[in-house]
Amino acid sequence: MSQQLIEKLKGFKVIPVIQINNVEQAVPLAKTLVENGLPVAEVTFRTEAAEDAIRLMREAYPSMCIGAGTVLNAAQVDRAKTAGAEFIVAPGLNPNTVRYCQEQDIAMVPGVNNPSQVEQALELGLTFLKFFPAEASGGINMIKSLLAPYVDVAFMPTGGIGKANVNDYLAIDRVHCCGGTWMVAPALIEAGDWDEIGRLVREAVELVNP
Ligand SMILES: O=C(O)C(=O)C[C@H](O)[C@H](O)COP(=O)(O)O
Repeated sequence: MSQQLIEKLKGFKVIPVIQINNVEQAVPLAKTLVENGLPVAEVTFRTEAAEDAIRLMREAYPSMCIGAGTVLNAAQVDRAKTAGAEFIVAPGLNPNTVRYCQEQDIAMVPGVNNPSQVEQALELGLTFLKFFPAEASGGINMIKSLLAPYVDVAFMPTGGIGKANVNDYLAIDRVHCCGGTWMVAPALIEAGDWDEIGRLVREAVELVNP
């Protein structure tokens, strides 16, 4: 991942992890994020709407930082890149998918949660990694333990992060940003509750930028 993109993600500090079920929710959600100070999204390929959602968000907000999450194979990499994603995120580390992203010259942030996976990632030339599932894998203590020996590694913790603990993670050196769904819960998106999402986004931005 380019240092420029890493710096961009660091600047946001919080990356909304989004599950979109209906493509018509994409642009209103992007509008809500942009207008409330968080022009970034990781749109997960957990749903069939993800590809078109990324495309519509990119068309409506060309400068928004949009990534694709839950990308598990080369075909999904192609679909995400074609739709306009500028980075790829995965729950785990699949060397084949990582190598394919490198061949396609698109940034890839695989998920890891133990030393062997970190060393696999280093072997693949990656140093910016998703720590997932963060809380279930030992949380703050685990991520500090992983950062100690691997002095070139930085993390984006995701999984069980919310208002109560996000700043605990961000306080750790080499934790660049955190992923989370708390401000973009699928139920709120499904309900089209853009006011509540906007409030939660503003609250999150203020929380991590005291
Ligand atoms: O689907 C993926 O690729 C994932 O990595 C899973 C999501 O990032 C986590 O489920 C977010 O966890 P919460 O913020 O606790 O809801």
